[in-house]
Amino acid sequence: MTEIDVRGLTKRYGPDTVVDDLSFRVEAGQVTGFLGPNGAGKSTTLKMILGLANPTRGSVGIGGRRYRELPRPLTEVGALLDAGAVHGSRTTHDHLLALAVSNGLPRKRVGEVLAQTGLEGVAGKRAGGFSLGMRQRLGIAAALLGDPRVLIFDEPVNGLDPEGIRWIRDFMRSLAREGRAVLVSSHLMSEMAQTADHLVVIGRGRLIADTGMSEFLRANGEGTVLVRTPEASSFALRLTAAGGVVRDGVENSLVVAGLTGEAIGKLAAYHGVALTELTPQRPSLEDAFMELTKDSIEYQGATR
Ligand SMILES: Nc1ncnc2c1ncn2[C@@H]1O[C@H](COP(=O)(O)OP(=O)(O)OP(=O)(O)O)[C@@H](O)[C@H]1O
Repeated sequence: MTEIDVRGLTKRYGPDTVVDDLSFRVEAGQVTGFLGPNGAGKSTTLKMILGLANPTRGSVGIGGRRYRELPRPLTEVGALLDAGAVHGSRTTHDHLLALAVSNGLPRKRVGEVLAQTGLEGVAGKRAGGFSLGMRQRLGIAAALLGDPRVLIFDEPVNGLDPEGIRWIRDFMRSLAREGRAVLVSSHLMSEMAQTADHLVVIGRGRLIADTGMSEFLRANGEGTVLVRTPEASSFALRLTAAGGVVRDGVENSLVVAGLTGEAIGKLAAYHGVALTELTPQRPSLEDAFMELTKDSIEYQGATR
């Protein structure tokens, strides 16, 4: 079931089009990874989904309605955008209680979300002294207060330690298992590979890929094989005849796609060709992502 329906979404800031005719859907019962390099327009898109920024064009439906038409938004969609934005002076419990009361949600939800996010032990503590990981949990507790069917997380693992990352990852998966639609943004492919069922990739505000995670892994996880032989040019013809796609690699090597190392080894043995190297090469998912988005990186070579 489609929970978020983004159609032709466009956002201009002055002369800059930061989100450009973007359309995709987020389904229930899945974690959808929203992936793109820094500055691709992810946060702007999430803000438009949540009614925090006005689209220049296009529309977003949440369960068939616009955010602003939702009578009780927190019961439909919960979001974690900026975990830093928590009042430091209130206790964890009071922060959540204030949110619940001002949104007409039952008080008992406070205890429930504290338990769900493992924060019962710090219910009486002020959030001001919390680590980033604890503030993330508090942000997630707040997002869950209305027991929404849709959850949106903007770069939730940024800056977290490995334990915090694992917790958030498992938690998102468990929310999807409960049948909720989970949309999570990231600029790290490796992070998504472990969390998402579906991938929406954008670059410079435009849709680059909208695909199942396993499809993406199948298409991009299959590597090439590096082959070295003194008879490179004649063996290249045999490889091509056997269905391989061959290109020249560095230092007289051949880079072969479409054939396994085993098949190449057998082919060489059959034709009595001596191989001096036969190395399967698996591109990392990060490489696949870089390849996919390389035309849309704003500042080539800039490290962030
Ligand atoms: N209020 C604004 N006014 C002008 N430009 C903006 C505004 N908000 C965002 N932008 C620009 O829009 C582009 C997309 O920003 P956005 O934050 O949506 O990207 P992102 O994919 O979330 O990247 P990051 O991970 O770096 O936050 C950037 O070039 C940014 O400078």
